[in-house]
Amino acid sequence: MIVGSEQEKSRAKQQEFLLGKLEPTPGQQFLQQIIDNSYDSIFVTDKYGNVLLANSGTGVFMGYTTEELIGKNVENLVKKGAYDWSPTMKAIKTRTVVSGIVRNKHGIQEMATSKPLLDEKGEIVMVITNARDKDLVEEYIAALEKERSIVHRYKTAVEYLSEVDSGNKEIVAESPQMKQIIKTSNVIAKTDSTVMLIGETGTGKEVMARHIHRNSYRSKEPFIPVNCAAIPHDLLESEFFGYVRGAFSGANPQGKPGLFEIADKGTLFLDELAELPLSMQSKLLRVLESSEIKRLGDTNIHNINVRFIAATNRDLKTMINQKQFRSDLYYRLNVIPINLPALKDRPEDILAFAHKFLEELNKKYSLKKQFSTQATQLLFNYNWPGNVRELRNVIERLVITSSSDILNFDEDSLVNRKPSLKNEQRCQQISRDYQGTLKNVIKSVEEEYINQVLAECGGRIREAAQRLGIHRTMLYRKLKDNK
Ligand SMILES: Nc1ncnc2c1ncn2[C@@H]1O[C@H](COP(=O)(O)OP(=O)(O)OP(=O)(O)O)[C@@H](O)[C@H]1O
Repeated sequence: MIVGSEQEKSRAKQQEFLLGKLEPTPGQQFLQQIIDNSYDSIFVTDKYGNVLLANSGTGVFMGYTTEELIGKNVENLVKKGAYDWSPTMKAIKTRTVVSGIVRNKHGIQEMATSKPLLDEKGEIVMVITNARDKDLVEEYIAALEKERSIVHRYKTAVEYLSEVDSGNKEIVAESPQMKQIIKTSNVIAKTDSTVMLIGETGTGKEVMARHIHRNSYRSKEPFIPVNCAAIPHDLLESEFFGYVRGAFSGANPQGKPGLFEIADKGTLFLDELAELPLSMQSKLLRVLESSEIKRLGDTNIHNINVRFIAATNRDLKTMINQKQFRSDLYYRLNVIPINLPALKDRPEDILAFAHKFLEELNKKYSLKKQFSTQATQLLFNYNWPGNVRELRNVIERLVITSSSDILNFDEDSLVNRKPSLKNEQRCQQISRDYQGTLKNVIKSVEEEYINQVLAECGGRIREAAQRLGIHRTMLYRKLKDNK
């Protein structure tokens, strides 16, 4: 060995010590003590792969004592079958950090990393290798993956919920029917039974589902509302079950938890249940019965703990007779049926709602509007085919379009049917009724027309969508935007 600089001299001395030619100094003894007590296998070689230093963990793995290992060449150790390949030799050849799984003669595997240490000229001074039991590393990785998937699930739930109305609104229940429903719901809330909410559109089925969730032991977990009619049929399975990474082209590369998983430990609200196609109805039934789900492309089964609340405005019994709805799913979901009466059948609620909505709007727009006696009478007597949703929309329209503090209107204003006017009068009327940009005016007209058609169709979404010439998914979206 050509010894030049001071640095090289001290390195040579160190190697002599490591090869047992010199007595160890107290510092070197201290170093050996540290590495012997390390949980990992650690060893150091020179630039030829000769072992200079090793701890007891390395000895145990290779089947030698620590003393026997010193001076042995790692390539020879592989040839003798102590382990199957040498990351150290690869690190020497490539001059880079090399990691990989190594296996000893007993089949025990370790995750090893070899790092070459280079001097100022780029020459290898030594190679340091450490290794850890592969099962342990895999355990850590699995635990980390699990944590990641929980974080991902909550992230997806937060994203999902930020897109839907949080609906944390006070419930109006002045009528005896609604008071009784609230009482029953409070009892049901404490159980895990499946609830079926039945009622016309806009009667407050979602409001009631949220109320049940809020009063249940699941209230700190997610409430996930799903409008079954708003999901295109070809996406139903991936939306409900989720998928693993690489499940299909165009999918989120990380994979995605489905609605069942997002609602785990919480409540899944299946609105417009009747709109689920028969194929999805069977899959839903299976989940309800087994509490098990499998993401698309996954081989693993996950257990879920979800409370189901379903809602419909259609007559499911007739649908069963027409073979459009599975009777077994109906009986599985219809454990506790709650019928929400139409608004016209609970007149005490009409005025309570009207005042609540007026109060909210007065606050929002800093107004002080009140209903006239005649207006109150009209609201009370009208039959509200679109129920609470229609009442809310009508009041908002009347508040915004009226210039007086006393809201006075006739029945035509309620149904938003304007008496026919001559062109000139019509123009004056339009410029009085609408203000703002063309986009805003078009939106208001669209909203009014939708409400009118919906009212004329008795709140039946399918029929209204057909008359409007749009798909009911689109109508739902528009109604949601107008909320
Ligand atoms: N009891 C109630 N208290 C307060 N607000 C209510 C009540 N019932 C209904 N609403 C309001 O009426 C509107 C419609 O309610 P909701 O969406 O719950 O009806 P729905 O029956 O689920 O309608 P759809 O069948 O069309 O989905 C919402 O703006 C909601 O806040």
